[in-house]
Amino acid sequence: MTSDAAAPVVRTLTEDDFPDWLRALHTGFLRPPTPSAEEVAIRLPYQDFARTRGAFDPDTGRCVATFRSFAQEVTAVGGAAVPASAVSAVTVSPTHRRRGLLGRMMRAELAESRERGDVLATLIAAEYPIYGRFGFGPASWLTHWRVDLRRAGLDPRWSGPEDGGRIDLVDGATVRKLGPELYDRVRAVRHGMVSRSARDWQRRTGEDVPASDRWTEPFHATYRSASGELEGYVAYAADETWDDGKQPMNTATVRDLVALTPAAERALWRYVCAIDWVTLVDSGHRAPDDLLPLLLPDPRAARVVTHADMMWVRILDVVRALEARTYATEGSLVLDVRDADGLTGGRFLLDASRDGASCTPTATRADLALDVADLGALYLGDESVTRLAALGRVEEATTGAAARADVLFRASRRAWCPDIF
Ligand SMILES: CC(=O)SCCNC(=O)CCNC(=O)[C@H](O)C(C)(C)COP(=O)(O)OP(=O)(O)OC[C@H]1O[C@@H](n2cnc3c(N)ncnc32)[C@H](O)[C@@H]1OP(=O)(O)O
Repeated sequence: MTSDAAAPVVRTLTEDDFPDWLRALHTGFLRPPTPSAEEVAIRLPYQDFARTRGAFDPDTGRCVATFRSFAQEVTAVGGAAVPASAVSAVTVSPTHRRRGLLGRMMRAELAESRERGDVLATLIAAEYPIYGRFGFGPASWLTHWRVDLRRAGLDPRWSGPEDGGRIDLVDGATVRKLGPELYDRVRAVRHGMVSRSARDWQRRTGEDVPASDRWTEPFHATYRSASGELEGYVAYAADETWDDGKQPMNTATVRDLVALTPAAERALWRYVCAIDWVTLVDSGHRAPDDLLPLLLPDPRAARVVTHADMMWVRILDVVRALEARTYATEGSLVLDVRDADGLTGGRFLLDASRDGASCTPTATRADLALDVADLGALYLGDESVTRLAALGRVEEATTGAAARADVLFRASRRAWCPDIF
C-alpha cells in the first residue's frame, strides 16, 4: 500500500544533516538509533557529503533513507585495478519502505557513476533479492569454515614455519604502517579484492573508532620469509571459553589473513591452528578455494559454516570492463547485453588475443544474449556461462558459444573479496 503523504526529497547531504542521517542509518540497520556526540564527531571527518544521499520527509523534516558511495578499485582477472563506485549504507526506514526510495537513490547513483567514468559499481548485499533488478550480479562467493582442531590431525609439536620464515606478533600501529603496502601487493595478484583506504586500516586497528563499532583489540601477526620479506599478515581474536572439565575450549576468530605467497598463507594458517588453548578456528570470509581445509590432514575437521554470495558487481561500461580483464585463451564472441536502465547495453564483439582484449560495439549476429546482471556475475570468472544457459538466463544463439565463453572467462583461482563495505 502506498501512503498519501508527500514524497520524500532525495538529495545529497550537508554537514548539518549528518547526525539525523546517522540516526536513520542506525534505524535501518536495527542498531540503537541515536548516535552519541562522540560518534558524530569521530565519523564526520570521513564523510564525503557529495556522495552521500538521504531522503527527507517533507512533513517531519526527518531523514528516512540513507545511501552512500565511495571510490574503489576492484582487481579484475589478470590483475588490473578497475575503477568502481562502491555502494554502502543503504537503508530505508520501516515507516517509508516499499515506496521506491531505494530505486530513486540507486538509479541516481548509477547514472552519476557512469557519468564519472566508473567501470563498475559494487556492493555487499544484505539480502540476495534486493539488487538484481538494478543490474547487479553476485560476482564473488565466500566460504566460512569452523575448524575443530581436535579432529584436524595436525602435529601438536609445531613450533613455527619450517621454511626458515618467521612469525612475529606486532601491534596495531605496526599494521597501519606495513599493512597497506602488503595488502596492495596481494590485491594486485588476486582478482575480486578491493582497495582499502587509510580509514579502513584505522578501523581494523582501533584508531579513532567510535564505541558503537564495538571494536576489541585483536592479535596481529606477520610472516616474513627466510630472506626477511614481509609476505603475510593475520589479525585474530580469541574468546575465553573453558569447559566444565577445566579444559580450554577457546575459539580463534580470524578477522583478516592476507598472504602474498602460498608459503606465507600456509604458515599463517598453521600458526593460528597451533595456538595453545585454541580448539576451534573460525576462518572468517575466505574464498571457496582457500587452502585452509586441505592444509589439515583431515579436511573434514573444517566444517563449512557459511557459503554465500559476497561481492555484487554492476557493470557500468561493458567495453572498459571486458577490456580490463584477461582471458584464459584466445577467442572471440559476440555478446548481446541487455540493460533495462540503458547505461551500457548493446551488442559487443569481444576479441581476446595474446596482446590483450578488445571489445567493440558491433552489428554482427550475437553468439550469446544475456542481462547485464548476469554479465556482472560472470565478470570475475566465478560463474559458469553453461550453468546460466541451463537456467535460461543466457541465450545461446550459436551452438557451443556458452562452452567457448566458459573457457575464455574462467580463472584458475576463485575470485575473493574479503572485505565487507
Ligand atoms: C549495500 C548495502 O548497504 S546492503 C544493506 C541494505 N539495507 C538493508 O537491508 C536494511 C533493511 N532494509 C531496508 O532498509 C529497505 O528495505 C531496502 C533499502 C532494502 C529497500 O528499500 P525500499 O525503499 O523499500 O525499496 P524500493 O521501494 O525502492 O524497492 C524497489 C524494489 O525492490 C524490492 N525490494 C526492496 N527491498 C527488498 C528486499 N529486502 N527483498 C526483496 N525485494 C526487495 C521492492 O519490492 C521493489 O520491487 P518492485 O520494483 O518489483 O516493486
